[in-house]
Amino acid sequence: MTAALTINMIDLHYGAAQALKGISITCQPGRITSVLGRNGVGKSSTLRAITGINHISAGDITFGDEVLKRTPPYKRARMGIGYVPQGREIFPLLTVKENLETGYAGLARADRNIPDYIFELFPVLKSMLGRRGGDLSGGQQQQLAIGRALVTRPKVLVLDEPTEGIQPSIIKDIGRALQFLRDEKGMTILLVEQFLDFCREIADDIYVMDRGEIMHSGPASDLDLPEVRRHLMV
Ligand SMILES: Nc1ncnc2c1ncn2[C@@H]1O[C@H](COP(=O)(O)OP(=O)(O)OP(=O)(O)O)[C@@H](O)[C@H]1O
Repeated sequence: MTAALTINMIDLHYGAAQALKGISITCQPGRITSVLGRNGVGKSSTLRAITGINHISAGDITFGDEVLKRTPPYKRARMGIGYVPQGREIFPLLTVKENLETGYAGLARADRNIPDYIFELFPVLKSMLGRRGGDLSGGQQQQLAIGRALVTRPKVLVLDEPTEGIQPSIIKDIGRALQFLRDEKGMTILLVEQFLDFCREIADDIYVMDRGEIMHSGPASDLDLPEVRRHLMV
């Protein structure tokens, strides 16, 4: 089976500093792949390489059968890469509805609607449609950021630390939502996290990153926990 997304031996530099060193990750279709690592190891840089925000200096990224050379971020979004950035980046002065509608930009006119299942996953968004994004709690903003990415009809959803600073009950809701997207919508999910227990609960495949390199990878059911914990310790 063709992988949904393949990251093959990528390097990424910020000036002279090398943030990623030969990273390879394969996201199989309809599975949740998780990249675990502590602060500053290169997780966000990996996602920004996938979304096209940062350029890679070696290697390649393939989406389905298509190599993403210098494809700009808006084209990658149109192709089906949905992105939930770290810190959520919702628009504080726009309403919840307007935030969701920003996802329409890359869609054909006929598809410019908010699928009902988004409100079934996150009912709070429906009840707060007219409220400003900036008035929502951190957890509600995270649900809004996921909802906005889903409006773009992604084939692959990439999320950067969606549990960061979020209360446990909403972390559970987000976990259930990601499992629903995988199991009922067949979505491919790439989840970057520091929170090992969350990943063990919902991920199928796990990669562990340390200082710009992949140190460990395999099925979530077969993790060498002491080794993984060692890489997650500061
Ligand atoms: N725009 C930038 N310019 C220069 N260096 C950067 C930039 N962004 C990240 N870095 C550096 O690249 C390395 C990897 O950062 P990155 O944000 O990808 O890590 P991370 O694992 O996502 O960490 P965090 O959880 O803190 O976001 C770090 O050393 C960081 O300081």
